[in-house]
Amino acid sequence: MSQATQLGRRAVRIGTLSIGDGTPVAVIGGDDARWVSLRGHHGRSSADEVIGKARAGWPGPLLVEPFSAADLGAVAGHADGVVIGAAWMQDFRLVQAVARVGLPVVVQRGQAATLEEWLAIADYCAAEGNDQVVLCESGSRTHLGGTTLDLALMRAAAERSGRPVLADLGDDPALAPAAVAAGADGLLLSCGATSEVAEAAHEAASVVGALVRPEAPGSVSAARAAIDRVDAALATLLERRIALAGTVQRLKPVGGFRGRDMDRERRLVAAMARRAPSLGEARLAPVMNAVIEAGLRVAEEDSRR
Ligand SMILES: C=C(O[C@@H]1C=C(C(=O)O)C=C[C@H]1O)C(=O)O
Repeated sequence: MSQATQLGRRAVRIGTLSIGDGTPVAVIGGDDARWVSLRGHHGRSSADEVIGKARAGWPGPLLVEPFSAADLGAVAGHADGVVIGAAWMQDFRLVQAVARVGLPVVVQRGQAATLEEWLAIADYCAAEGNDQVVLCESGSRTHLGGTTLDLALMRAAAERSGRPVLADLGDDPALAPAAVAAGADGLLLSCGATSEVAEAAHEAASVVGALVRPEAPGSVSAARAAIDRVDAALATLLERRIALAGTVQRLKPVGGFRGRDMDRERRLVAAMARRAPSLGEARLAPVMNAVIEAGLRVAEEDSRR
């Protein structure tokens, strides 16, 4: 997605969390926001009790998936957003009632819903005067059993609607990097996701996000947070580079500082300068010299072990 397309999109605020519009990839069910579902116990759990408990344990942005319109009073009082669950997507009366609460709405795609049907629900909310809509791809039933996420559909929904999109990963973070690369503005984890799952989603949001999506921070703290994500990606790549350079030292007839190949170093700096034109070869050369020498030192230390 081009930066212009992304910045032209309608960001949605859920409590203190902003989704879309040049903001970092949010992890909902992780560090950025939490959600609870009132579908447990077939809707027999008390909305006030479940939401009250969630609120007591989490001061940040909180979303609630209602079981029915009867829950919306409790939701309105304590939540920052409402999730229309995939199984409820075409319950038009519920959708209408949810939109009228006035909180931001996350619309999960029904398991068999087409793009048109999904986008129509967002328009339905807008027709009720609530344009704060986020679309969440929650997967289709397929021959694989369970549900299979359709990241192309998620991307098409973002492009067609201009609305922020989420990928519903449940308890499996394996597709988190792919979802971020496909343009997800946020990752939705299951309500009870473990801290390991949340950490893996957060890592993908930071590292892959830094590589593939432009951000438009508007404050010093937001710009510093964006720099921290770029540094996370840089550190990941540096660690990988050190390992690969070490492999070359072991395989070359003469490795380490004695086998240094300045011609190869000049060529790689020139190639990098094409991707880093603001630095250019002259400024990049000392940076890469430091990186290469650090790698050679690590390789020499390793060879002595
Ligand atoms: C890895 C090599 O050994 C040295 C380290 C380099 C690097 O870290 O990129 C490049 C050239 C050599 O001076 C190599 O010869 O390719």
